[in-house]
Amino acid sequence: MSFRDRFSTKSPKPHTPPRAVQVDLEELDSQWPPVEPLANETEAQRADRLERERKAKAVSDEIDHAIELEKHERRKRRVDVKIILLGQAESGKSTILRNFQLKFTPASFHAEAAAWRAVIDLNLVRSVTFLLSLLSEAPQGTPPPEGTLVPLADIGDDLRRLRVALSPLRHVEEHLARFLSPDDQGRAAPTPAWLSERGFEVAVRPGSRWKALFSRGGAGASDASKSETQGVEEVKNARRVIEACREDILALWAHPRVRRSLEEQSVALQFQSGFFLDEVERIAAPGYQPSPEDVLKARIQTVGVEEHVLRMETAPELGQSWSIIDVGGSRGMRAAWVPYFDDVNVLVFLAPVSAFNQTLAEDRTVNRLWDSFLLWKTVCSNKLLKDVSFILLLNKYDILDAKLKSGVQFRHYVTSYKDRSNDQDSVLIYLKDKFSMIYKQYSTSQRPLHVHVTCATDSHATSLVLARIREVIFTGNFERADLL
Ligand SMILES: Nc1nc2c(ncn2[C@@H]2O[C@H](COP(=O)(O)OP(=O)(O)OP(=O)(O)O)[C@@H](O)[C@H]2O)c(=O)[nH]1
Ligand SMILES: [Mg+2]
Repeated sequence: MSFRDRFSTKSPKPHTPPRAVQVDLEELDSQWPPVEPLANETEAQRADRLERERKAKAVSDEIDHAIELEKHERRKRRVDVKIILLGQAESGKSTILRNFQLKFTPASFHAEAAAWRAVIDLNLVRSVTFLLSLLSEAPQGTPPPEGTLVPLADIGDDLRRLRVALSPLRHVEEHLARFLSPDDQGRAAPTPAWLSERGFEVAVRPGSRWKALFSRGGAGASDASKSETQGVEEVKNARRVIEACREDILALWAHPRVRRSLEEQSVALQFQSGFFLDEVERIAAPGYQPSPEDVLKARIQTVGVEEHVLRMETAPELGQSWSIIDVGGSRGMRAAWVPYFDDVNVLVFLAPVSAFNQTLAEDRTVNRLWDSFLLWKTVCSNKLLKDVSFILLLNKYDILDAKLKSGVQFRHYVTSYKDRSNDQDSVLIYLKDKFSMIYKQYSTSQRPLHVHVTCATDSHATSLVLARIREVIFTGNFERADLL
C-alpha cells in the first residue's frame, strides 16, 4: 500500500475515482468466512500470488521454528499471570505492552529507553526520506514509485540545497534498519512477503538483540559479535549525521512548498505511526534521551510472537512474574498465535477505531475496520479462549477525533452508519455496539466483556486502564461501569 493511501485524511476529490474501500457492517454475518477474490485472476496474477505465498510460507516456517524454541523455554518458566495482546497490525499492541512495562516495571522501562533512540531516529529519518521523494527529479510524466509522493515540478535553489544536504540520511536509514533487523550475516533483513508493499516498515525479527546491544551507556552487550559491535558504531554515527542535519530537516518540514504539496496530495503525515517531524528540534539535538512518551510513539513492527516476562516492581504485585504475549498482527502472522492461547488468563484485544478509512497493508482490498471486526469474531468464537477474561480496547481515539474534525465522513467508509452524526462520541457508541453484538453472539462462554476507549500513546490515561485490568486479574471484579 502506498504511504499516501495509508495516511490520506480527505475524502476523494470529485475529479478522482473514489479510493475508499467501503464496508457495510450489517453484512458481517453473510461475509464469513471471507471470500478470496480469486475468481477473475489472470495467469500473471496467479504466478505472482503463488510466489508471494511461497515466500510467506518460508517466513512462516522460520517463525514456527522460533515458536517451538520459545515454547520449550516457556515450559521451563513459571508465571503468575498470562496476558495475550491481539489485534491487527498497527492496532497498538506493542504500545500497550510498553505501557505495562512503564507502569509495572518502571526501572526496566527506563533502563531500555536509551535503546529506543535508534527506533525513533529511524522513524524520523524515514519521514525525511519520504519528504525527499518530493524533491526527486524524475522525468515529468513518469509515475512515481509505489509509496512515494508525486515530485514537485520545479524546485528552487533552496530546496535543491536541502536535497543535497539531507542526502546522507538515505545511508543513515539503511544503517539503522540493518541494526534493528539484521539477518544472520548482519545485513538488513529482507522484508517478509506480506510486508513488502509497505515500504515504510522495519520489523523486529524474533531473537533480535537490538535492546541488549544498545542499552544505557551504549557499551553494547559484552558478548556482542564483530558485526553487532560494528552495528552499534553505525548507530552512533547515524546519530551524529542526524544532529548535523537538524536545521535542514527543520527547514524542509517548514517549507511552504512542501507543506502545500502534501496538502494537495491529501497526505496527513501527523497520523503516521512513528511521526516525529514536529519534534525535530528536540529529538535531533545533541544529548537527546527519549522520554517515556517518545518510546510510546515509536513504531517498530513485531514479527511472529514475543513473550515478555515482567518481574513486577510495584505493590501489590511486587515480585510476581507476569507474562505478556505480544504478537505480529498482519494476516500472514495470525496462524502463529494459536499455540500461545494455552493457560492465558486475560486477553486484551486492540481495535484501532481510527482505521475506518484505511485498508490493510497486506491486502489493499480490505478495509481495516472490517478486518478488525472479522478478527474479533474469530477470537470471540475460539474455544481455546473459553475461560479467558476478555478486554476490548477501542484504541487510537485521538486520531479518530482528529480525522472526523478534519471533515472525513465516517459514513463514506461505513455505509451502514447511514446519517448518524459525524462526531467522535456517536461513532464510538456505534462501534462499541457492533463489537458488543458480535461478542454476545459468538462468545463461547457467558463471561462479561470489559471495554475501554484508549489512546495508548497517552501514558497517564492508559495507566488508569491498566489499573482496571489489574483489578480484573486480582479480584475478578466484573461488576463495574466499564462493562458492556
Ligand atoms: N496517535 C496514536 N498513536 C498510537 C496509539 N496507539 C498506538 N499508536 C502508535 O501506532 C503505532 C503502531 O503501534 P504498535 O503498538 O506498534 O502496533 P502493533 O499492534 O504492535 O502492530 P504490529 O506489531 O504490526 O502487529 C506506533 O507508532 C504507536 O505509537 C494511539 O492510541 N494513538
Ligand atoms: Mg507490535
